[in-house]
Amino acid sequence: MDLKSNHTPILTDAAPMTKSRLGVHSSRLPYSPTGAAFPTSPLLTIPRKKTGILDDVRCSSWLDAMKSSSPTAMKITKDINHGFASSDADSAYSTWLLKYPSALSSFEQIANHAKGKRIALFLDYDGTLSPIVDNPDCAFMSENMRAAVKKVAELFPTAIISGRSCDKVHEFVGLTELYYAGSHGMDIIGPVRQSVSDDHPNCIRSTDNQGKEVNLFQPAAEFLPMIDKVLDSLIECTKDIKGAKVENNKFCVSVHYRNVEEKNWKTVGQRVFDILKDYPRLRLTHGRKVLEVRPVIDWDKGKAVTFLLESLGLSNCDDVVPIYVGDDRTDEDAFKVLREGNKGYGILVASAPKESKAVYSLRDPSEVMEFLKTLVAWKSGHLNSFV
Ligand SMILES: O=P(O)(O)OC[C@H]1O[C@H](O[C@H]2O[C@H](CO)[C@@H](O)[C@H](O)[C@H]2O)[C@H](O)[C@@H](O)[C@@H]1O
Repeated sequence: MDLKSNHTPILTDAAPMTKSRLGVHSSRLPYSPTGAAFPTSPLLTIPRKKTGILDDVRCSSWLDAMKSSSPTAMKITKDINHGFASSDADSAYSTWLLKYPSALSSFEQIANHAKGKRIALFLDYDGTLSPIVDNPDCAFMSENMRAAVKKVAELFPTAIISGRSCDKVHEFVGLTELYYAGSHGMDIIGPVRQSVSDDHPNCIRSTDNQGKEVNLFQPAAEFLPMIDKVLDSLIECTKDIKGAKVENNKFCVSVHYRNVEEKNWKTVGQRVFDILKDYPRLRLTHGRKVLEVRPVIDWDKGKAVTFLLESLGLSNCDDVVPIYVGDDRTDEDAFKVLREGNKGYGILVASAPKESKAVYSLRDPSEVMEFLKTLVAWKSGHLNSFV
């Protein structure tokens, strides 16, 4: 990976002195308070000037997107409205499985391909390791899942790549055996690797809570002051909408509408949309009943996977099989990288059919746990038929 490419912003000055949970002083993180000139991304979607009708059209397309952001819920609603029997949904899922076979039923195939090779594992958090719940602050993973992740991370290099802040996801997972990438990959705590850290101004050497040397990579560091400002505005502008919740994910902000009455979703979308008109360097994406505000930089979970493989010394190796497990739209960037590089597998976690760049599927976090346990058993030689 070319870490000097134009796609990655070059950052300079030191950040204010604060200490994160991971024991890393943000004063050691490079960032520029004034901000450098950035290329305008083709992903920018917010109209910058009020244009009346055009604004309304764009906003209502966001409303459609907000309504369709929870495929499972939509499917159930549709089934009820049309009086479909649940067996119809089951048969649609079974048909979909032909295109995205279960990673559990296809484990032998995966194992055969990975035989004699090195697996690197990438896991999303929400909806993958923990079930989706109404309160984002309570998305805890089970003790059994934690044990499964711990075991798998002892056998394979493993990283969690989440939209949450690094601190938050680290707090939820609570394991030291793996690497973390928060803010959709814009805050990476990865392994120390000379070639990466020496080459890149956004990458600095630090130590984590356990005193282990790590590399911090924060390609959007200069956006911190802007993100803090927009966070305040979003909290302020949504405070009268019952159920709306704004979450600080450090380099991104999530505006949750899961607990907002559907008739008020438009208001949520409109308010966020209006605030973002003043921030041409921020863009809006959406996840599962959440609008996500993030910097316009060419960086996503796919780039984070590439970066971590490089940091682990596992890129451009024919004997490496990266596996990425995730449930969200943002995970598609990682699936795409694996699919297009013709390396490894994306595994989509979904209980209802949806299009994806993944190769395999798993139904829910409990199947993810089963898959992790199967990987461990296989690697430990306890799956006799596959060794
Ligand atoms: O990349 P991820 O680890 O999947 O994080 C994506 C977002 O996940 C969280 O929101 C989602 O899960 C919540 C808890 O189950 C749920 O209440 C919410 O509706 C979902 O959108 C997290 O709160 C967001 O900040 C992440 O961006």
